[in-house]
Amino acid sequence: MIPQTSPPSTSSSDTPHALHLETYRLTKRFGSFTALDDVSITVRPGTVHALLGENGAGKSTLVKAIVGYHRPTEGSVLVDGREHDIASPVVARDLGLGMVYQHFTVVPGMTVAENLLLARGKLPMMVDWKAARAELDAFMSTTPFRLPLDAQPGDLSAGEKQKLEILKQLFLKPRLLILDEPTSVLTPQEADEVLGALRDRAHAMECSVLMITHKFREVMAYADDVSVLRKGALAATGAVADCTPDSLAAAMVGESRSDAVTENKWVREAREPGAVKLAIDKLDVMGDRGEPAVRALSLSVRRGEIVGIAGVSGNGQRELMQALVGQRSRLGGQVNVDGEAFLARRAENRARKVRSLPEEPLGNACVGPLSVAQNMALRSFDEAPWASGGLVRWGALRERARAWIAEYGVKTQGERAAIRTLSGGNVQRAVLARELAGEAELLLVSNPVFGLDFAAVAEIHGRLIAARNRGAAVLLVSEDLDELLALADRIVVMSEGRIVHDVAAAEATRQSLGEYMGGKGH
Ligand SMILES: Nc1ncnc2c1ncn2[C@@H]1O[C@H](COP(=O)(O)OP(=O)(O)OP(=O)(O)O)[C@@H](O)[C@H]1O
Repeated sequence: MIPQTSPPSTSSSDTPHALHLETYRLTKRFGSFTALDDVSITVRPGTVHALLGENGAGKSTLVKAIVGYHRPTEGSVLVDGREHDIASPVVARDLGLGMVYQHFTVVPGMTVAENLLLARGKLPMMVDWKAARAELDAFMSTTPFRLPLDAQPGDLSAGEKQKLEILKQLFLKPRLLILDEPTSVLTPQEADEVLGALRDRAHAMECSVLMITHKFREVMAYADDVSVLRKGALAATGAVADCTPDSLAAAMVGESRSDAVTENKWVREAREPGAVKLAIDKLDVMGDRGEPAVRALSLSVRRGEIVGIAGVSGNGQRELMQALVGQRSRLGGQVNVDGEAFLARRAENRARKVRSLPEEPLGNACVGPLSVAQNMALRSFDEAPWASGGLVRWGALRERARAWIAEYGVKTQGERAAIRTLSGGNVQRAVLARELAGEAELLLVSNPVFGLDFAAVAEIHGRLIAARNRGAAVLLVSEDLDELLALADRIVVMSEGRIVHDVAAAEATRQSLGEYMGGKGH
């Protein structure tokens, strides 16, 4: 029997009460693998509780077990001190638990408004659109950020989709809001806005917040309590006031490894950029609804140079990258690689050594049900030495996959596991191993550390710098200014489909870039 509860009524208003959540000795096994091992944490009512851990530490598994997406193998979940059998996300929602997933769950083909209404999980027999619209407008006026209610999800950038995910849950007025890396695709200013708003809601006792994050700054600035998972087990839990970023890092990776992972292994070598590898000339690209998304954009990237594209999400960066990698048609203009026309065909990518790391790699660069080894082989399974006489040498490809898994530290139950069973950060590492192989000469990269823990961020940044040091040209789209300032040689700002600013990274500041991102230069 599932105990049914309704939110306790409050004496003064119908404001939902922040909820008290405990997990008691929660364990989750997948076959013989223990993803979550005997974890007990407490989220106090009206607090923001951060959940930290390396990629694959079990954070998503823990929150999915809390919201009924996974059935725990052992242990229990207590809501306001009472044990509940949360058999499905629907039960969780009825208890007042809302979850914002790392992967987008918006329904394509439905507008923002329809997606918000659908979040309630039940459709009325008749929709009174006028009343619904008024309700949505009123809701929007209380939210920390705005989205056009009539836009389709396909028109939204990753950052805007992330905001829609959060809005969907806020619309349901949850008593506990669980967020899986809510700020990964937000600008630092947007992240502050969102987290500030969530903390204020929590401290006003409207809801409690449990959030997975990889950013120590967010933990220190916005969380009251923190729990750290390591290899599925609870490594530390307590008040943020008693922690430092160093103590959190040590808890995440264990004392013995903490020095090794924070050490910076890659250094930018001083070098003059070489010949132009990628030349984009007056490129026009259409957005999903036929609007101009990239307008007469010209840009070149030289060998041995990282050119960063900054911009608020939704200003044409996504469409530009899709057009460059052949996932979106080009309306006008020219793209050359090594001085020759480039249409991103498979043979061209191979010959000119062009590789790409798209955002949301599980959806955009992988085939989810296929194994890690098969996904790692997608670029090369039909070429020598991996294929001969029409036969693919899967044994050799699996062996190479095992070597990459070790080299890139991909946490997987093996090269035969379906790639969709990996944690987000480990999918990213697996794709990176594939794309950096064979001495890539041009790398087209979008938000490469989306969802990665601090050790993985350092490693991937290091690998991009190493590629640049050995002469690769890198075009890097990022919504994270700190990432661009750390990696790029040159930074351009994109706004409304155009480049409005072009500056040597050494001369750029957060302030000046932010001004152009906000509309200066039009
Ligand atoms: N459905 C599943 N089947 C098999 N193994 C799984 C499944 N879901 C997760 N795992 C494994 O459990 C471990 C923990 O994964 P989880 O997604 O909880 O990590 P995480 O801490 O959220 O990582 P990240 O920061 O990368 O998102 C990983 O090794 C993962 O491969």
